[in-house]
Amino acid sequence: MSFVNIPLEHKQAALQELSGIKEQFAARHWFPGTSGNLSLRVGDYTPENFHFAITASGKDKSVSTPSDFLFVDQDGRPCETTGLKPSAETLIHCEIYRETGCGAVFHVHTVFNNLVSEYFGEQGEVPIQGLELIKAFNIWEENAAITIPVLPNYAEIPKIAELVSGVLNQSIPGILLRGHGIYAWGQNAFEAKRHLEAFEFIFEYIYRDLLLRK
Ligand SMILES: CSC[C@@H](O)[C@@H](O)C(=O)COP(=O)(O)O
Ligand SMILES: [Zn+2]
Repeated sequence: MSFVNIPLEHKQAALQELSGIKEQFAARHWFPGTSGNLSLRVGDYTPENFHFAITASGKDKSVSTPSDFLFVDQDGRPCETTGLKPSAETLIHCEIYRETGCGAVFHVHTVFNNLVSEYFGEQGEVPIQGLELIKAFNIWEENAAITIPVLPNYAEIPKIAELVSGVLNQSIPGILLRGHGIYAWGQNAFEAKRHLEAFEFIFEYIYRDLLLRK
């Protein structure tokens, strides 16, 4: 275990922000059956040596308790004395932080992201064109066409984590896991939340659009 002294005020600020977001997402029923995980980078550390707060594994994310989060290092190892286990999917967060230098990573399972990831699973990407909401990703070009990558949902998380760098597109702040959920990220919690909300809007739109065309 690699212990570090993250300044208390940084830890408290991170926990307060993450708890607030967890509550908001829970109110939208975005954590069914203990699914989902959230993380937020803490402090002003180098890209090679960073730490982040992450949800503890297997918790009911619709309630708030003192043991909801713990702090881990860039390899996902707890960096403080704790009986808590980091999210089973911590390695995916590590990989996204490493690849993008982002400040927050949010993962949720929803019916719409599961349906869309399955529908486009073989194709390996979800195509989108002409939707206003991609401006939430800072894409301003008129009628822009983008794709959201879809990775297979292997049982071994390291196997998924090692595929992240191969599909990650620096201008699209999200990756779907097939039949599982979405990972969305941003420079900070505000941006990651904006991205996640835009993705979820887009997935619901795609689902309803496919139904309408049948
Ligand atoms: C209980 S189903 C969801 C889990 O298998 C997993 O995908 C998930 O998102 C939550 O895992 P966790 O270890 O609590 O972060
Ligand atoms: Zn998950």
